[in-house]
Amino acid sequence: MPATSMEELVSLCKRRGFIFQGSEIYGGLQGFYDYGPLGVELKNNIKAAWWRTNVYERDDMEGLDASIIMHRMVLRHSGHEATFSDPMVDNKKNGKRYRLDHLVKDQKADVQAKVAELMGADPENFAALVAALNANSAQASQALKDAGVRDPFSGEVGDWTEPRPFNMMFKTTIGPVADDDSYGYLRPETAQGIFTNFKNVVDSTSRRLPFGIAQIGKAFRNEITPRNFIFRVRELEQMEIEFFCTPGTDEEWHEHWLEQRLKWWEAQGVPRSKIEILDVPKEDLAHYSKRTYDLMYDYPTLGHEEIEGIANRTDFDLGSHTKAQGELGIQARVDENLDSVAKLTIPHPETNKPVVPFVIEPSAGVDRAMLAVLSEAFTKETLENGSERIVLKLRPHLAPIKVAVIPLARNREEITSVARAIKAELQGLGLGRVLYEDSGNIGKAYRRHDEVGTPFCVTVDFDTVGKGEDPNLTDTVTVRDRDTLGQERVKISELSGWIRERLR
Ligand SMILES: Nc1ncnc2c1ncn2[C@@H]1O[C@H](COP(=O)(O)OP(=O)(O)OP(=O)(O)O)[C@@H](O)[C@H]1O
Repeated sequence: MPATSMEELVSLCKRRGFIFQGSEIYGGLQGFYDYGPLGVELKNNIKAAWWRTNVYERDDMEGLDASIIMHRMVLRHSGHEATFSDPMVDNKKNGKRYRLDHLVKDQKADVQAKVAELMGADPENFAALVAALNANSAQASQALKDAGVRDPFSGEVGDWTEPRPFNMMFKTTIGPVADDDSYGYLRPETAQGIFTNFKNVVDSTSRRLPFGIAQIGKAFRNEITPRNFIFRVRELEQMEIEFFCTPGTDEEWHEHWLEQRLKWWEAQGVPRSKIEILDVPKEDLAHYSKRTYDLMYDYPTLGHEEIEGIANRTDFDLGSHTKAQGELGIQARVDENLDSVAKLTIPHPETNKPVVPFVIEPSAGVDRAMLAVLSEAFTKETLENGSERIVLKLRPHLAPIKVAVIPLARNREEITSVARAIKAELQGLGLGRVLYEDSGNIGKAYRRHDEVGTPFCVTVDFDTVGKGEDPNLTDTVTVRDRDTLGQERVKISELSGWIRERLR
């Protein structure tokens, strides 16, 4: 059974070294997390699985790793300077600041209903209520106060300001002179690096439509209220594809990608039955989107929240970043661009005339993926002897440690030397991390490896080295299976093949 509460996951992650609070020894920095020894392995394995499926196993994809700090013109013409903002309100009593929709969502149902009534909005349609609050800021401030909206920090009814937009991009100065023009932004999504490199990739690979560019990397959003562990952070990582296709084929590709992405989540142990597909209502679509499917995973404690967005971005992005906009028959409504020096077109596959392609974008968060994968793998079992064990039933390709090799006696050279040789051999298979584990007694080692999801523990004992009771067991080891708890005696000479077959 998956995790039932976020607390269980937070506690496991800290206890076993998956995730730590960022800058913890100085009191922590809200919205920033550090990935520990096992967290970095799990994260790398998730990213590798995504890259394998979306780049290596397809013939219509290229990879990219663009820089994080971008020219301000990129984020101006992408629309982020003007629109990448969330409405916020302050409580004048204590100066606390909240994202408007989060504040209202966290209120009791009767308070929420009262806000809706005062705004003349439908209480059943949360998005419409938030839109009404945004559109009428003076009335909104009064409604929040009159409805008795409480400050989550103080628990008291707040003295709320009017909602106003807060741009979530991190700005930074570039170079030694901090004048008005020497600034750039930390990218709020990896996508823009793909659009600005479109021509470079096309020219250097000779790609024709349809094809995609995939990228995994950090993105930064100065979230007003970062919360729920790694679900909403200010420094995040994204796995994004921009799939370029001929206008008119976009809707078909959108469906294709929805299906592909659901399949991929399933292969990571996140079943379809736990993901709701939200066909985002027109009024909630981002400025660039014609249609978006949000994949809403059922997170413990949080309920259904977005794990991935799959958007039809039309020709908005390339149309916004291209020069000579007037000549290209761009369909999206774009602002004039007199700064770009590149024409972002590709030959139409049928007419050969230059066309600005449409874009389908599957965009998944690595941190949210990690939380979902951990949540699904988390299992509490009661064993036959009545004791409880926690086990992470991660898919083997995601497990941070693939095999732990345990010498039964850590100061008997004849045992440790065999264990070390086995570790070296298994490590050489290139399956991922193999750990030489001599940190404690065997029972504790098994418990620890259950909790971190190690699929197999290999134990080297006295029988292995011909000093046990059964001479038939010489040159064999015990392999313990994480999920079944079964133990099997395997010949050392056959161990690599045995492990490789099961971890493939
Ligand atoms: N602050 C964040 N922390 C962690 N992951 C995030 C964050 N913002 C976005 N993501 C991830 O990046 C993906 C694509 O970003 P997108 O802009 O579509 O998110 P969003 O719609 O702004 O998310 P939300 O509505 O939850 O703020 C999301 O599906 C999510 O997995």
